[in-house]
Amino acid sequence: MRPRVAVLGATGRMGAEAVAAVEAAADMDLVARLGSKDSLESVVDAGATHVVDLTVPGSTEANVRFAVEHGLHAVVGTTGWDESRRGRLEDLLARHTGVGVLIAPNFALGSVLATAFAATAARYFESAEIIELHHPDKADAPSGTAARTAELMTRSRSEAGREAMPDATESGLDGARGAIVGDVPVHSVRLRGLVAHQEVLFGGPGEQLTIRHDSFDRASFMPGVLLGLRTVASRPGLAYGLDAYLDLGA
Ligand SMILES: NC(=O)C1=CN([C@@H]2O[C@H](COP(=O)(O)OP(=O)(O)OC[C@H]3O[C@@H](n4cnc5c(N)ncnc54)[C@H](O)[C@@H]3O)[C@@H](O)[C@H]2O)C=CC1
Ligand SMILES: O=C(O)C1=N[C@H](C(=O)O)C[C@H](O)C1
Repeated sequence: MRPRVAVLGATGRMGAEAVAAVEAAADMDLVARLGSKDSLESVVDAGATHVVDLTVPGSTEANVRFAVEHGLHAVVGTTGWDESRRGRLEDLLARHTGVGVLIAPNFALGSVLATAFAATAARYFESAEIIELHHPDKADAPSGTAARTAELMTRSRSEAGREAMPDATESGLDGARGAIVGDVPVHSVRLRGLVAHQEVLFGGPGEQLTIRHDSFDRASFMPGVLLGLRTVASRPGLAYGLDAYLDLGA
């Protein structure tokens, strides 16, 4: 099926980039671009088969629900899809068989790989912490990518039977040790000039491993958005993470 794509959040930083990427792709058509004041009904009126959601955490769930209820496949980059939201979406998708939704915390291939490498490394090191660094216009912290990375690292640590990380801190200022996601401390930096960056630090006796990914430009996310659009209709149900559409080996 040749995707007929509606971009939600089309005037935002990511949405504008996605509009250009879809327009430049020879195998799909851009049929609607929506801002925050536009009615979702216009997506149906435009004959869309796919939506791309790049909006805000406060609206993404309602947008995706609308898409699924109207039989439209959805590729979602917006943050805020915690476990309870994903659970509600899976219940909805069970009633709309044939509809596919991809929620991708990060569309950049390098970031997806870095997260997979971090999940593997987490089995082998006593200590692990995440530093995510973004532009200061970002509305949420920690980043969706860091939350997903911490979730996978926590799972790996638990499967490997790792004990709590060593940390003798007894006193100090609130927040000094970051936000704890699963069992991984996450530190969020917001700095003018940055786009999207993440470092995962692993420590063991006498050694350190650092896994770092940098998106210097939002162009880095577009191959993943297009891959999602080309694949989602053939994968009914919910896929969480672009890795679901990639063959990352073991
Ligand atoms: N998965 C990924 O690879 C990436 C995800 N993101 C995430 O995507 C989201 C958007 O990021 P940015 O583009 O930087 O933000 P942004 O603030 O530049 O754009 C969001 C846009 O959505 C619009 N909007 C809000 N509610 C809407 C609605 N109901 N319908 C249509 N439009 C609506 C806003 O007016 C704004 O123009 C964030 O959650 C961000 O974390 C950002 C970069 C990469
Ligand atoms: O807001 C951003 O810019 C980004 N958001 C996503 C996140 O929260 O992980 C993906 C990427 O880091 C850029």
